[in-house]
Amino acid sequence: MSFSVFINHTGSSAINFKSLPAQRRLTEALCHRDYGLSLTLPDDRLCPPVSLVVICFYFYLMPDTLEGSSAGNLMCRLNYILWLQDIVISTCGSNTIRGFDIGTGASAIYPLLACRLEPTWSFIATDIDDRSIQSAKQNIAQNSMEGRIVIEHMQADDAILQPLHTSQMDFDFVMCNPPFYSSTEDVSRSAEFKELGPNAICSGAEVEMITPGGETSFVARIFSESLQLRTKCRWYTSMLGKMSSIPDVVSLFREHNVDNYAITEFVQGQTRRWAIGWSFQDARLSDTIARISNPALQNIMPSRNTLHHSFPSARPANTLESVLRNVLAIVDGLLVTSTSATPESSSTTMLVRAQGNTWSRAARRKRLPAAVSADQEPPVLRCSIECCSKVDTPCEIIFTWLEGKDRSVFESFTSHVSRKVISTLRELGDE
Ligand SMILES: C[S@@+](CC[C@H](N)C(=O)[O-])C[C@H]1O[C@@H](n2cnc3c(N)ncnc32)[C@H](O)[C@@H]1O
Repeated sequence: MSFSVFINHTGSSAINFKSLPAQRRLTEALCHRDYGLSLTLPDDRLCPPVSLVVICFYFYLMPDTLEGSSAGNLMCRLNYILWLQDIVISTCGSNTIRGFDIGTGASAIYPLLACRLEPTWSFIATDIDDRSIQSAKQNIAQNSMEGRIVIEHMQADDAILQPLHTSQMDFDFVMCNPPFYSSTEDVSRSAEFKELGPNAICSGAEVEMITPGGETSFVARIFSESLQLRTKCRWYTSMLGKMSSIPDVVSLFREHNVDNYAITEFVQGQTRRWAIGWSFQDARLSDTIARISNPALQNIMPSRNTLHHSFPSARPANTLESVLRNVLAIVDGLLVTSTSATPESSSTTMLVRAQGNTWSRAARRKRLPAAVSADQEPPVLRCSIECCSKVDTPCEIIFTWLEGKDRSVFESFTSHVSRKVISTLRELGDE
């Protein structure tokens, strides 16, 4: 890429970031250096916005030199893959992971990066653009990934999730970086266009940036197809380029009673993106994966899956823990499958599984049998329970919902156990 490097007024070597070929060559070089990927990025298609990150990185941190770039240069793309890794680790039992990248583009950057990082992942990747398909296939071949990434050529009016409809196999996740805009006017109104100038954003083809109705309509199509496919895929996700699109998508979830969803934010330099995910399965995500603290989005965040019940008068966690164990032991049909302790943190985690709700007042009135049968039936509730005591803070029990269809079952369980713990502590004269 030597042709893109020039000597600036201070006498140091620098890159001309206004040159699109220079951005492409730099992206190719960084992908090669940091991820061992050999990419060829065509001049008439979008360059994965590693360039935006690199521009920020070099302008603000190392304006004069190309030396010393960190391994994090593909952050914009990498952040999405890291979020998916977290989802996969916490909700997928198997090692062999199947992903589906909608609109993979000329680089096929997501499946290539993900397969490089995760040796047991494989992908189906689609696009509707001949030129991108051709280039994506070349990039996949250049990296000898043909056995793990299969490209399917779609038409604009095909079902977006067509490969899921036809595949015999189930998928672990769907991912997508959709065209964000609804028209060329929408592109020119965008903050990024204004900030970076027309060259930075208009280097790609219309098909990459514009879709009827913009990203909200695109994701709404994916959502509506997912309503038919449901558990054929564990997690449906998409990136969003505009924060204002998130409430529209969440209102679709609410309309269709989909409460198992997640919102996250990727911030890299001046570039900000969001991703949203939803699932029809019972595995629940931790709040650190499913929620963000952005104040503008609090009223549309999914409900918390971690609930803290604190016990005002401080006491050692081991007292609380032994009371908790006794309480759990007398709840019909509970299986406390494992416990683990971390010596340095003085906290203990218990994993609890309930095949039926035996603790609610209604269940106790009806004296429902404790259905502790085998693992074949999905549990009504799986959660982890941790007792915590820290200096100067009240002891607390932290319940984390791991699996279940019905939030009210989780919440009634946490209330029941907490009430019983309080009454036992009172009997012991401890509360
Ligand atoms: C913003 S680009 C993303 C490209 C690439 N995934 C990336 O992140 O660099 C959107 C891509 O979606 C493709 N696309 C648009 N409509 C599509 C559809 N109905 N099905 C599949 N791909 C589509 C476009 O051709 C384009 O390659």
